[in-house]
Amino acid sequence: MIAGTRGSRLALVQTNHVIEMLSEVCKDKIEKKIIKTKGDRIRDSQLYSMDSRGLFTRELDMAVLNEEVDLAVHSLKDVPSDLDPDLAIAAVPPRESPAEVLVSRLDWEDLPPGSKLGTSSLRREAFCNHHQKNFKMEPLRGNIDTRIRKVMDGEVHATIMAEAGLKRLGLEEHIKRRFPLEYFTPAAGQGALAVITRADSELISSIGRITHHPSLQEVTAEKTLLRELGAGCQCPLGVIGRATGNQLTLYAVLLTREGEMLRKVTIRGPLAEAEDIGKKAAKEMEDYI
Ligand SMILES: NCc1[nH]cc(CCC(=O)O)c1CC(=O)O
Repeated sequence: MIAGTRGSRLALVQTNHVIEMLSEVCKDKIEKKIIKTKGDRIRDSQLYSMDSRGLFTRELDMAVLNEEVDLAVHSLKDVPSDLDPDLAIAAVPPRESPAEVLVSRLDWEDLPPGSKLGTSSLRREAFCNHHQKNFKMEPLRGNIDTRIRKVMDGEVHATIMAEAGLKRLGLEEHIKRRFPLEYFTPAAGQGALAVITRADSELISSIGRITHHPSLQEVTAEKTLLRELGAGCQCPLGVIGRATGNQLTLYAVLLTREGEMLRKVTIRGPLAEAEDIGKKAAKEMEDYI
């Protein structure tokens, strides 16, 4: 079996983690193959909403489709909600923290208006505006280590990142503060991984054994909401599903880029009906786009 991966430190850590989990359920030896993607090469442009178009994932997916590799490990939030029908999410392992964190020398309350916030995410920009921070937004690209370095070097005063990425890289020391999920709501799928195979792969059932079902249901509800809102949704959307026992609570916030709240919904239901919960949330939000 060959696992395709991007070459970034985060991608390699994530792939190694999945290979380790898979080695406990499959007997095949798994090798790694590094694939360069467009998202790794374009370092200057803004990234707004490009995640949904598979900037980081397409070339790796192509390598899966043309049988160059058998599987690929992606951050689930980078996987387009309308995945190529010839591909399948074979597994969703236990989710890491979905939370957003502040990386900064100064704490959140101490960052004055006009501080430079490095981000290429419309959602993060919108949440800062929603909390009336009056930051000056600066595009910030590059891998996680690079972004942290730019904060430490003073190129920008602060940035907002996924806690999951920092934890996986052992960079928790740079976390100034973790935001509550309702205060700074993450992107669909944040903190989760997806193992992608060809839709007709014989490996699907064995790979599927590393799936953590509550994590799968959480991200299913989140990604369903995103998919249902569809291309018409250019607005920043924060969404988080949380499983507790047999229940799933889906919370979603739609903002304008300027931080105005368009709509906020909470839908609760049985964990097994994650897709329905996502669809219900979409129904309640779609008129506000
Ligand atoms: N958009 C890039 C991206 N894709 C996945 C992660 C972090 C890990 C995760 O969310 O699972 C990041 C970096 C970030 O947003 O800070």
